[in-house]
Amino acid sequence: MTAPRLTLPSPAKLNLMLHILGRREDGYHELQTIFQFLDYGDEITFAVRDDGVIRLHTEFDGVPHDSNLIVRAARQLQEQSGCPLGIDIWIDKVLPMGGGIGGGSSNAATTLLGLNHLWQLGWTEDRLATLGLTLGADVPVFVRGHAAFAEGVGEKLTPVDPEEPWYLVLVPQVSVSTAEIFSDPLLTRNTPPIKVRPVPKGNSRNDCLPVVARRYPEVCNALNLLGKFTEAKLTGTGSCVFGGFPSKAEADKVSALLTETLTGFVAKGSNISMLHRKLHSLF
Ligand SMILES: C[C@](O)(CO)[C@H](O)COP(=O)(O)OP(=O)(O)OC[C@H]1O[C@@H](n2ccc(N)nc2=O)[C@H](O)[C@@H]1O
Ligand SMILES: Nc1ncnc2c1ncn2[C@@H]1O[C@H](COP(=O)(O)OP(=O)(O)OP(=O)(O)O)[C@@H](O)[C@H]1O
Repeated sequence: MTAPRLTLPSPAKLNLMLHILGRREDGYHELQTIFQFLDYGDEITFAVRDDGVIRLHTEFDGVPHDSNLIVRAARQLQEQSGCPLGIDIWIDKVLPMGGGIGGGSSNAATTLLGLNHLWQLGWTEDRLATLGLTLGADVPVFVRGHAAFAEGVGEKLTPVDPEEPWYLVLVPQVSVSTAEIFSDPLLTRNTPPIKVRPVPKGNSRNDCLPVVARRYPEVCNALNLLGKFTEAKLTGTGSCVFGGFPSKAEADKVSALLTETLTGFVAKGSNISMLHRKLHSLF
């Protein structure tokens, strides 16, 4: 008998603003950022195995099987829960890697929530988010599934409900290493913390932008192009650049001007992740 399969979405995120407040002793940076999800992402399919083996069947360019965040998330959960079951995994990957839209972190979170369900572990979101943080600073927000104002290294989350516009996301043909941007000596690391809640309008700056734009002319070009139509912003450490539009039709109109050298996609902003919407529909 073949095992039942479960397919779950693994959405992208945007950083609507990103301030860097300082650097901790372990090298990680204290941030203030607002995360919002996109109704756009990868799809991961899971099928339970009873022999304990964890296997990702889809190959990734440049990412060995055992280093993939999907496999690392599954192994950690198996080890910490003592679950004797295994899993076969396939992914339909559409999110660019090193794009600042959280693809790897989202894949890890979808794996944690999917396996918690399929292996019937009954772990709370708190416990899954704590495990997730050991895999990446962005994993907890994907585990929680609600748009959030984030502090610390991105793990102290307060749910927020910003507007949900249509976005055009431009994908420059470069992969930006997050570690490289955070180690640049010219990075602004002393932005004063915002103490007022909700975050007042006008705080939409991304402190990584000057460093990323100087190192990657492709990102600069994308910002200049999109900036002709709407406020153009960088997400995370890039490379992706995004801007909001009041309707899908208006975002599509600008998207139609893109060429092969600079591609992009149109997606709706969402304060509830499509992963959580799908999981709720299962119960
Ligand atoms: C910049 C953001 O994309 C904003 O959403 C995230 O904070 C990055 O999250 P992420 O990709 O999950 O990052 P991680 O995989 O945890 O870290 C990658 C590298 O970025 C640097 N890093 C990351 C997050 C952070 N708050 N401070 C850092 O200095 C560290 O050098 C780390 O080795
Ligand atoms: N399942 C995965 N999907 C994407 N990248 C992965 C995955 N597993 C491991 N990686 C590694 O993680 C790196 C960062 O990938 P990711 O797509 O999360 O970057 P990002 O969009 O810049 O993320 P963030 O916004 O969290 O910084 C990749 O370059 C790749 O080497």
